[in-house]
Amino acid sequence: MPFSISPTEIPEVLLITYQRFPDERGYFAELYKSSSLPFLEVRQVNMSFSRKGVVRGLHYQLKPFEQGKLVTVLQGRILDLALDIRLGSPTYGKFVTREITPGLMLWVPPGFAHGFQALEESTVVYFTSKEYSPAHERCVHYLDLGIRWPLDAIVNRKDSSCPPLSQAENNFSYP
Ligand SMILES: Cc1cn([C@H]2C[C@H](O)[C@@H](COP(=O)(O)OP(=O)(O)O[C@H]3O[C@@H](C)C(=O)[C@@H](O)[C@H]3O)O2)c(=O)[nH]c1=O
Repeated sequence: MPFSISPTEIPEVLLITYQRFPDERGYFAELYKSSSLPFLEVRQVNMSFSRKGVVRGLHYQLKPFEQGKLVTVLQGRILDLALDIRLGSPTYGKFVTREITPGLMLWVPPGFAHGFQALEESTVVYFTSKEYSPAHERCVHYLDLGIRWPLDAIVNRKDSSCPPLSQAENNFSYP
């Protein structure tokens, strides 16, 4: 099986491992395949590079431009975070964190805010279920809800001025 999929403590957030096929040339891996990961129809693929300590997030897009994100790193190591912002959800305001290294992926479904800290210089790639829509972009403060990051955080001005979840505009509901 090229992918193995396990639920996390928030069952809709999935930890996925993909298989590498090494040989004398290096290795080959499938990062996404619709028949193996049918919960995602890819509409956009993104890449970002972050220096050690950088925190990006916590970001989401409002409906109808809500994005699910399949997140991995090509190089480096990140602490990835998915925060449940679905009003009425039994895990509303709770979050999952996982260290993501090459070979691992986190599925952050629609209805979750997403962020990460680069634990070393990292190249992050993520596949999204809808396209970018700046008008629908919203964010939650990266230190809200008791969230703590392992390294001193390097954050841009936009992310420093995000509101707490309690004041963030949000049109998600559960189920
Ligand atoms: C997210 C995004 C940004 N951009 C542009 C806008 C801006 O000029 C520049 C940098 O954008 P940002 O500051 O929003 O980049 P960044 O802070 O890396 O935003 C990303 O953070 C992580 C945590 C996510 O979950 C992503 O969905 C996305 O929100 O790139 C696009 O053209 N397309 C996109 O899809």
